[in-house]
Amino acid sequence: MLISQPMTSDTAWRDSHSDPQFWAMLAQTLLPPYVNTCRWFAGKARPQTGFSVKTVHTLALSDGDIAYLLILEAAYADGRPEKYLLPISFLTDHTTHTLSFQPASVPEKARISDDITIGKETGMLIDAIYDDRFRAVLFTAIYQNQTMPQTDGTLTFHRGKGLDEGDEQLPSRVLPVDSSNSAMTFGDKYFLKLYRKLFQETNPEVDMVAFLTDESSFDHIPAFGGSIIWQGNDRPDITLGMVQRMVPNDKDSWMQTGDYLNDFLYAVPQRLFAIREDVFDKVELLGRRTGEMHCALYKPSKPNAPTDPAFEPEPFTDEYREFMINRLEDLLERRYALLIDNYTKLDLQAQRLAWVFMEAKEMIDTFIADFRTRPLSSQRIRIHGDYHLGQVLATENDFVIIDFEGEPESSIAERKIKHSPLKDVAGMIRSYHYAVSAKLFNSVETDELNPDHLQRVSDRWFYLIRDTFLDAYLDVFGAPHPLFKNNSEINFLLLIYLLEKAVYELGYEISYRPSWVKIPLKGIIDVVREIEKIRLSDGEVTPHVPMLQTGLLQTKRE
Ligand SMILES: Nc1ncnc2c1ncn2[C@@H]1O[C@H](COP(=O)(O)OP(=O)(O)O)[C@@H](O)[C@H]1O
Ligand SMILES: O=P(O)(O)O[C@H]1O[C@H](CO)[C@@H](O[C@H]2O[C@H](CO)[C@@H](O)[C@H](O)[C@H]2O)[C@H](O)[C@H]1O
Repeated sequence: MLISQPMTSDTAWRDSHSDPQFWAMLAQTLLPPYVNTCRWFAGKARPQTGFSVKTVHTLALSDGDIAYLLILEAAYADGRPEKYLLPISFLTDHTTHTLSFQPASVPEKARISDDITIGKETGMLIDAIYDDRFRAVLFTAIYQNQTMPQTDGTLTFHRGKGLDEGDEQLPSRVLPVDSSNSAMTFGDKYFLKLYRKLFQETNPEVDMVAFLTDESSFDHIPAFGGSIIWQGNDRPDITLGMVQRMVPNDKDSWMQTGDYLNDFLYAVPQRLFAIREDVFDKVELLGRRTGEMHCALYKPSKPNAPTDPAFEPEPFTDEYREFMINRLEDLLERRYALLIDNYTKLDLQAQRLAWVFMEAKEMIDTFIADFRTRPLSSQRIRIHGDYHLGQVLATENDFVIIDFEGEPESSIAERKIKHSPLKDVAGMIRSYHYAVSAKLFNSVETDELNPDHLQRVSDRWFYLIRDTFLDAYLDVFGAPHPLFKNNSEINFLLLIYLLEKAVYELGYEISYRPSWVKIPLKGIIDVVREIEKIRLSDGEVTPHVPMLQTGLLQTKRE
């Protein structure tokens, strides 16, 4: 089924819209090999049974040519099919002279076919994001709030508050970001993200960014510039893209933390433990900004702002508790199975940690079951949902938070569920743990060092940074606060979300970076030790489990 072969079609490009044979042929020949090379295609590791073009939208380009916006379905031997957005354009000798770029400059990864005959013309079939005529149509349509009726529904372009007057025609380019969607910039002032994997709903990122821009004064996100929506009958709107202000930045916080760790690393072989003061300042600032983001999501700070039920705080209901318990149990089940299947591929240290994790199964199960009945009066709100250092851009003196799409593995309905904001906090804490572990255990400077010594140094760095972040975060709210009832609830919830995140990461690493598996495993073991601490303080003594080494959240707020 998945074959690549030359393709010709008798139907002219501009009439291809209504030629089902053309799309069927494309889906069977050129698209499978092409899509499988695309970073945004999440189905590479699944057994595929074929692609089909489900919908074809037509977009008129400024020079009279057209581009198509395809909704492509990928089907698999097991599990549900997925839908992807693929814009395409056809560059021929006929169109070349109208282009402001040379077809030869189109990057390899954009080329679906270098040599295809459609109608009587031969040319290049490309992903249209690399065609500046296509990018211009998208931006102009957003700028002018256009609607474009299609055979199947309507494409609606919505302009947000973040677009300035006089910016309608800006030069554009594709950004070389390696991520699960596609990014373009207009005049290096606006950032347009085209979503690739589509869901039958409004993307949570648009809700979140529009809400924060329109209803709060939190300005550490790029302002909302608009969205591209596909409206249809009897189904929710589907988000195809979003514009935000472009944030001038050198790097994200993952890279910035990596730089700090490079400085730290040089002293380690000399048995010196040195963290620069400005590292603590930055971590504190990020803790504060994270707290401010959650305050804005908890309660818009603008007076007389209307209350949107999608953002209203909620208590820990039985329904939510069941959802979380099922999610954790399901994640754990799948991770145990993955570990067993891949055990022999793990290095010795990872195997040892995997054993500790598996042996702690009963304790973890009891801890999770406790979620069902433990009294909790803290509240839940909409959160970022996939919060880690890579989602925070470092500007000259501050931070800007991006990518509010939620966790890539979850459905859209799941991504819109309200959680304690401690879920985001747990995400960032895990990320600091990742940063130090990845750096210390993968550097030539520390190659020769004793692993136990390295582990102690890495733990020390992590605990200091974690507590700095957490202290600064909680200080934003003051006590008591409806989101954080008391210290014992903070402790419990943070552990639940740390466990959830580390278990999720375990699957991610086994699939993508097997040599990093020990990082989330170590994170899980740390949580297990904390759980044991709670049990000991509850009077249940289990002597064979090691005591905690850390002072996570020692009664700071009670
Ligand atoms: N508003 C912005 N301004 C500047 N760069 C941005 C902006 N938003 C995202 N980026 C850059 O694009 C990359 C991908 O964006 P992200 O929202 O994380 O996309 P994805 O959903 O594909 O992961 C980011 O890591 C960052 O480098
Ligand atoms: O692509 P996304 O940003 O949506 O997130 C996925 O990939 C992340 C890796 O790029 C992964 O994050 C994990 O690794 C990070 C370091 O590379 C680390 O900072 C994070 O803490 C850790 O979770 C993320 O889990 C995954 O959803």
